[in-house]
Amino acid sequence: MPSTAPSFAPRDGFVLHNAQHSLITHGVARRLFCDSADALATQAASVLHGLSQPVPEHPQAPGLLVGGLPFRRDAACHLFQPARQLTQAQAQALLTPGYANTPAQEGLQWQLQAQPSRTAYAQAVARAVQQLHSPSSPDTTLQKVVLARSLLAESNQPIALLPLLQRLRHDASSTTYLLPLPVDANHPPAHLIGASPELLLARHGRQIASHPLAGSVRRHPDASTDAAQVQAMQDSAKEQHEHRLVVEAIADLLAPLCRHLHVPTQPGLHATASMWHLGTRIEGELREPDALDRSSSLALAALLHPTPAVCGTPRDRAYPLIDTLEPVARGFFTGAVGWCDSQGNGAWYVAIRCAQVQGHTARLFAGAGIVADSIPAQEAAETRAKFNAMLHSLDLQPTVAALERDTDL
Ligand SMILES: C=C(O[C@H]1C=CC=C(C(=O)O)[C@@H]1O)C(=O)O
Repeated sequence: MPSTAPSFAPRDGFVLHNAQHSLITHGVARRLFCDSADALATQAASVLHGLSQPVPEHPQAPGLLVGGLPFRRDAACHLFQPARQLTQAQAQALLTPGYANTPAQEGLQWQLQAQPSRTAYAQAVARAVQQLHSPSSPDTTLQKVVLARSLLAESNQPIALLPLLQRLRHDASSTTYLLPLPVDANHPPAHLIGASPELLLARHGRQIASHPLAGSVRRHPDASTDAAQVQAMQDSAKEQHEHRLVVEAIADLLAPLCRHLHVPTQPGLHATASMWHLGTRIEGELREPDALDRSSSLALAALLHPTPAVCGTPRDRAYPLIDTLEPVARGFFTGAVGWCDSQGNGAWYVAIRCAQVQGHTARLFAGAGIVADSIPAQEAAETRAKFNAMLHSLDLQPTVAALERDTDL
């Protein structure tokens, strides 16, 4: 690494890095406690006011908070004011595309287990499809639920975070992130690390934007097959329905807070290195940009989270079904990761395409939106394709390919 690279220990770091913006922080000046995303609806302003109190032991603490909202709205948020922030030049030096060809950590040997197995996941999808067909009153009819599965990868050595972050930068279409996670005493540090293609909410002054994704197909190496698959996704009533539910939910929540809200009637395409998605960029202008309680990026992210891109519609029906059908708790996977400054500006990304890394283990997660027309085997294949970003970064693809020939991954 050249001498311009700053000293940075990812163990204590927080990272959000994309083509437009780099935010890399170090250490914790102050924790900002909030019991739940629900509580943020009333507490966001007081959490943000905490930022203006000086922290004598950390004179370089920037006037912003960073952290994550867990998937469950009723679980504690993990927010903190960092001890210091790297300059843009330092942040760019650390994760510059020049390092994108970083080799994977050497000498790792892996054991892999699908939790649940591919077959069990497809069975859970089939049960969800049954629920989606069950009659109930129009207000409570389940229209969509997002079901996730995980791959538990155990290595013979502790997993290093920096090469992983640098390899995730291969995909310039996504936002690379590193979120330190709360852990019990005497446990090794844990982090959520990934490359999110999905903007939950960004706010700058009066302007806000959200870029929900839903509807997916794996990228194919053959250009004509790839184009045919993309066309099929765009033409699919099922994929369009799955997507529209997300856009409508976000637009309904943002509209009352906005003077203008632009919601395109048709989704566009969003490509990552391994997937195609239907995506809609929603843009608006806030009515009251100074009302930090309701319109800070933190309050707005907490309002939208979790969207039907990661939970379902209606949320109150989707949450319990996810609890019943998913054997592994999501924690901060499908939560939100981001930042907010004392003026309310900031950006929050949907915490997908990631792994929870702790010591020798990495738990990779992937989910898929299930609607009444979903075909279980296809949804299992979609989640398998969504693992690819993390599998590549961990250099696990050869191990997976070998295992896939004779096991149920
Ligand atoms: C839940 C995930 O993806 C979401 C984002 C984009 C497309 C999705 C879909 O087509 O189902 C999901 O809503 C995931 O990657 O784990």
